[in-house]
Amino acid sequence: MSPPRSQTQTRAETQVQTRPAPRPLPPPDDPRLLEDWRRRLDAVPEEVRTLLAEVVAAGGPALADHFYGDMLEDPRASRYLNVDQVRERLKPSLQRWLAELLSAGADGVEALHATQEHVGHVHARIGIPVDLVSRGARRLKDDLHAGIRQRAGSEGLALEAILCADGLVDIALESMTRAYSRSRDAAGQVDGAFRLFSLIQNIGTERERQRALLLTWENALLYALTSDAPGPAAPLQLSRSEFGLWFLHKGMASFGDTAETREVNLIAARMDSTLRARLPEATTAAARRELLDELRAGADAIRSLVTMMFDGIGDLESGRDALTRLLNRRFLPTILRREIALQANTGRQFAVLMLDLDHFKSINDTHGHEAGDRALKHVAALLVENTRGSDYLFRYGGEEFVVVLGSVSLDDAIAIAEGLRNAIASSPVVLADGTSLPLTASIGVAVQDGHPDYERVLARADAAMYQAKRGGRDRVVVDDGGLPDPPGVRALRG
Ligand SMILES: Nc1nc2c(ncn2[C@@H]2O[C@H](COP(=O)(O)OP(=O)(O)OP(=O)(O)O)[C@@H](O)[C@H]2O)c(=O)[nH]1
Repeated sequence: MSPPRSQTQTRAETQVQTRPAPRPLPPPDDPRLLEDWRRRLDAVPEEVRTLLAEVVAAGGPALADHFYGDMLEDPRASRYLNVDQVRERLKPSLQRWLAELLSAGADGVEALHATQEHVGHVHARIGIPVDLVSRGARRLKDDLHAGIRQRAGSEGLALEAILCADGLVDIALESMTRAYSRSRDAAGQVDGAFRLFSLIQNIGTERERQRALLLTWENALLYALTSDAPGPAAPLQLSRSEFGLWFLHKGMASFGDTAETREVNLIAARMDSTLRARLPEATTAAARRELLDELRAGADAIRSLVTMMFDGIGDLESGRDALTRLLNRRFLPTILRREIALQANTGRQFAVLMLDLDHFKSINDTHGHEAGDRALKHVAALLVENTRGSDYLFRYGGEEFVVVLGSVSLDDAIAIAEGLRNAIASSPVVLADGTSLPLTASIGVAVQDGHPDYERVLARADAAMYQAKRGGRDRVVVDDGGLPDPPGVRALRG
């Protein structure tokens, strides 16, 4: 069992694969933002600071009402916000944030920046449209202006306070947007990798198919160039062949713009122009033979490059864990985001199972690492056998797995989790020497509760799994998010 998600663990702390720490996002690359922020806070005159604090203290609740009232009117926001959450958590936290933003000293910049970064990452995970956030900021500034005008004794002070408040809100927004963009870019890259992975699901078969299509083109060329009347060049061009079309429409989309894809395009274009230029002049068998040899050399080069490209994506990074062949955990955010959107659009609920093998260390210690590997493969096969084709199975860490069950009720999710627990407990792994080793697993279940952040449903499943461990292992525990137990569930709880 790896440490709970609230604790951090680095790869360096462990020799074999355990739950890897999330890849850290790069630090802010523009120190000018922090300097500017400090300078602005330093420059706020004491009189203005006091005025802004009064405006927020007196007008804060109305300001928060206005901000969220406006937000909730946008139908897109209903996906991210609900009335209770706004009343209980978001309004008070908006007021606190505003008070801190407008009253901090220059030494508070790092903390403010960290908050904005956090909010930016959360917004990105949730997928909040940026225009909703900027509109909120505009409303906030309008209300601040009104409050300032009302309380400031003079026009001059009001103007100064408005300029300060605007600058501070803008810079906070900038810091948040930077974090938002970085998160979205990183997620976009993984989504892209997943698309590639889905596109070329069966890499081995696709590679052989494309090699065969290239050969078909070569044979057609051979046939044409060894005949007495080869006909026009155009139909013989590689770009017109089935391989050429595949490469243009799917290969390029799958492999992306790399040195290899560029090289393939270059060679193919050169081959086609050679064919067009030389075929009409190749009136003798010898000339056509020479042309054929040149074109086949080009095809050989393309074949090697395409093989290399397929091999390049055939490794673990393409999406599957090398040992268990289950999905790599880096695609988990992509899948969870998609399931959250599906639930928002169709009402179909999904669930996450966090499954951790019990006392796995003792298998390695007693029977060796190979026996441990065999047990992991065995469990992965049981997971495949005992879930539906529409479910997603991830190797999450060393001896931890995550199952994402789409379109399930809480009862379905519990039944599937119980089925998995039972399958593992009743199917010992048989080692190379014939020894039969019993295995058990602790499983945490969480059904998505409508919260837009996928980290939350994962953390809930994780917490339930820890409860299953604490409760004695070999059991299923449900995180109900505080909901009353459906009939029959309590019996499963740890
Ligand atoms: N053979 C093998 N072992 C692994 C792999 N990844 C992680 N492990 C081992 O899994 C074990 C996990 O041990 P712990 O985290 O202490 O948990 P545990 O022994 O399963 O105990 P509980 O989870 O508390 O029931 C460690 O011994 C790791 O070395 C792997 O890929 N292959």
